[in-house]
Amino acid sequence: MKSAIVLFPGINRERDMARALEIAGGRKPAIVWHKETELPDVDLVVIPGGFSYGDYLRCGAIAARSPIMRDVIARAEAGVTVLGVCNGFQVLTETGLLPGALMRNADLKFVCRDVHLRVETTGTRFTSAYEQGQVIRVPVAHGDGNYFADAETLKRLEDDGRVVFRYCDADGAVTGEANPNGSIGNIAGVRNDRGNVLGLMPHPEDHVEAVQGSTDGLGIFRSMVAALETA
Ligand SMILES: NC(=O)CC[C@H](N)C(=O)O
Repeated sequence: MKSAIVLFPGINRERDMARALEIAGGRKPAIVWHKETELPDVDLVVIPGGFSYGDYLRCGAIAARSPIMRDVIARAEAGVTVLGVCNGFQVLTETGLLPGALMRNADLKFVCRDVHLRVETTGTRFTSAYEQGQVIRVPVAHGDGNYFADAETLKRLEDDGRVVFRYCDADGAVTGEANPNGSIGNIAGVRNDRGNVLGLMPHPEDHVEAVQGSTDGLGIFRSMVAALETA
């Protein structure tokens, strides 16, 4: 699987992401600076987490207007797989590649801890390595993770099975207490209509090796490798 990680000033998770991609797929990703205008020929484009442009204006809003994003949008529209994690999810909503918005956490506090997620669908190129309803533990670290979509959009997302991950407790129950940021419907990750773009707030790339305390995040990377590895 050939992949590229897009890098903006203020991003800080690109190394974690590169390591996760290499562990799962055996190949180092290309790192592409945001001022570039063209991505290399890749199967996967990743926008990692961090604090692009210091979260000025709105998280991800300035990065979304970087030169490289024109090509990211073009690739996504051509069907190339795109993954956005945390700040990357915020960038994808700011470009319109994913619906909804990430607002300030409901309690107005930065949240940094492990959460549980329920895998809502295994029918995606990002989740085929998991089991339906599987509960995984991964970290979150964000101030603006409060997912919101208007009622019509939300209905479409739910009806079409586009909610890919939901915050839950250790037993898989979707409760208010298990929701770290106030996200509507406990939504932690959504995909686009076509199924080639996924955004999620938690950091699967930080739970891929035993030394990190869990390897629950590896399934996302294994799923992508299984879907995108070309002979
Ligand atoms: N870890 C991250 O990517 C954080 C995203 C963003 N800076 C926020 O605080 O919401």
